[in-house]
Amino acid sequence: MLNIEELVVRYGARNPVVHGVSIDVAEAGVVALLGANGAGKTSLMRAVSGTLPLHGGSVAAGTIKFLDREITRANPAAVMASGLVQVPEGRHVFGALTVDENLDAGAITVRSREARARARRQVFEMFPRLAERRRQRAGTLSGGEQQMLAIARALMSRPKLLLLDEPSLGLAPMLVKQIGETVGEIARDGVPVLLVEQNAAMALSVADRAYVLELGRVVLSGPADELSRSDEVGRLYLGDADGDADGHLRGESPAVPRLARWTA
Ligand SMILES: Nc1ncnc2c1ncn2[C@@H]1O[C@H](COP(=O)(O)OP(=O)(O)OP(=O)(O)O)[C@@H](O)[C@H]1O
Repeated sequence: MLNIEELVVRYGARNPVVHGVSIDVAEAGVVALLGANGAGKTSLMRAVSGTLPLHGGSVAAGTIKFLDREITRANPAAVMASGLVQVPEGRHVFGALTVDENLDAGAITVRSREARARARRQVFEMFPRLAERRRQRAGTLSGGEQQMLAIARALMSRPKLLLLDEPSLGLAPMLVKQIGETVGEIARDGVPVLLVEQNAAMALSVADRAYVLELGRVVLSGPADELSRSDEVGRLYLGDADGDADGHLRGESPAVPRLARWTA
């Protein structure tokens, strides 16, 4: 349902940070986009959600289609209205508002009162902790609960495709596992997910397919179970040699020799 073809992204006049990336997301299941810091994951997500110009970036070439309609360079409101809803990195909830009010904000585009009530029942079923805290201010929730609320708020708009940008960032391993389970549940409930993650172990455990980005290029893609068995992913992402035990890459930026290994 989402087709990204030969996408090139740049900030200002600088060299591109995404170089001709092609990615397909099917109408069901979870697709994971993996990569270390600086690989270009967030830039790609910004291109899809139409928010690149807000960050001084632009699509220099290529196309993005959603449900067969071209949305390359569409503005964020138009992208969201088409049913493609993003939960950006960093748990942006309205801290001064209650859980209930945050959910109301997510449902602002849903006209029918009945549909809003149904969506709320579904998110409370999925996130019972939010139901218990519905009158609590979002700013006083724990980090994990705020991430759940950010996802729940996005689900209130009844998206056709959910983009999740690094939902596990900064969370304890138990919560990371819980987020992974939630992502699987969302997909099983009928909302496909494009999951952007540095935590490859979690992402590959829930994804059907995955793409690995290095320095703005797709260096590996395929069924998630195949990728998790591959030597390169195992070594770099799943806790052998260079990776740490949580499935994160060590270090702040991808090393060029690593790219050479991927593409050799
Ligand atoms: N607003 C910006 N202006 C200029 N360069 C940017 C901007 N945002 C990102 N970049 C650059 O684009 C490259 C890709 O960064 P991006 O944030 O897309 O990677 P990422 O894979 O999402 O990394 P992270 O996991 O750290 O968020 C980096 O070299 C980064 O410095």
